[in-house]
Amino acid sequence: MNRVVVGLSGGVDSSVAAATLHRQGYEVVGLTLWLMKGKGQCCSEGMVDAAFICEQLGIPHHIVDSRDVFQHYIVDYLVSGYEAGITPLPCSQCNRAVKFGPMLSYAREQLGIDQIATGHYARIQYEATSARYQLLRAVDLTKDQSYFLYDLTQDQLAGTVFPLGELKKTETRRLAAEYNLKTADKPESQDLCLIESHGSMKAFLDKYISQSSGNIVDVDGKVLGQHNGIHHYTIGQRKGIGIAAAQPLYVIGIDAGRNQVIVGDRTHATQPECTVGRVNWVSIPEPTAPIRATAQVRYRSPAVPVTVIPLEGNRMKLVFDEPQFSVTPGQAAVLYEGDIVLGGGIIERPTAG
Ligand SMILES: Nc1ncnc2c1ncn2[C@@H]1O[C@H](COP(=O)(O)OP(=O)(O)OP(=O)(O)O)[C@@H](O)[C@H]1O
Repeated sequence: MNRVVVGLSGGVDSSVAAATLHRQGYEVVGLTLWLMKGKGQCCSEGMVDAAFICEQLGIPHHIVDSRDVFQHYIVDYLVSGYEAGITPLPCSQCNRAVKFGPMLSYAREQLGIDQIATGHYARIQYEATSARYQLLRAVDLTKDQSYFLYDLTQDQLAGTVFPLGELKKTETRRLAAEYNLKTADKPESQDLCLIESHGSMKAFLDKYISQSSGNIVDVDGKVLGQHNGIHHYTIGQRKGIGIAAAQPLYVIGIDAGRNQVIVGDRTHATQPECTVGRVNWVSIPEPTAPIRATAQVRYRSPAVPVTVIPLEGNRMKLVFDEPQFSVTPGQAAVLYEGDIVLGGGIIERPTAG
């Protein structure tokens, strides 16, 4: 019998993923990672709900204490990034280093099972000509999570099943009701798990980073006002700057060294190109010459046409066909060819070169 370990968060998606595989005849083992230290109400509720689902399905449930791994890869990464004046995206790193890597190792080494499944909305297919696994967008584009999965390895893709990749979210909810799962009516998580648990990113960061006021300046260095901590700002931000001006002002730079927030008009917040570091080519071998693709520079922004120029040391330059607004250091730039995720990486500061 096929055996699979399903990552259970206690939410509706992973519950349906587990129930679907169970019904298909898989021998399913539930695995919940205990992620958050301290204020982890969502985690404790999640663990209980996941346990309930396993009870309902009559399958074993394992809980692995992953709080130190989460602290290192996510909490410390976020805090040091915001202190340095960037806006880190923790989710892709969480998927690679906190979820898929450790879950696969646990499945293989502790349980002798070589496949894991999650409730992510994305698809994986094997491409025989290149002998590579490819990552694809979900069928339900409104729920597509492929943007957060670009950093997975070939080994991780080979060992993963996404049972919801072909489903619309409405179908997932319908299945949850049909299977009578306790989580069927659980509300959607709207945000990053850390934001959900702390109320806001500001509240989370204020726990770790002390307030340190400084100047808000324009592109010529003229002081326009004061801020109470650079970590409260992100490139492209318009609301909450607190400075009256004839035209809308946007955050266009954050200078951690000078403890300054730099603001300008919309044209200053628009960029013709950017460099990207820590690149992972998830579905294709690393290109040796420029390629054309579409790029998504934020989770919810549209994929726009770019020329991709590979650089030494796992880096690349993206030249946008049309200059892009709010290209934010620390966020992921993810490349697509149609539905296929080619790869992605972390947007660098403009000066990095
Ligand atoms: N703490 C955890 N332990 C194990 N697997 C997890 C955990 N958190 C998330 N996952 C897995 O990652 C998938 C995507 O997680 P995400 O946080 O994006 O939640 P989601 O899309 O709201 O899904 P769900 O409805 O299952 O919570 C989940 O469906 C689940 O399979």
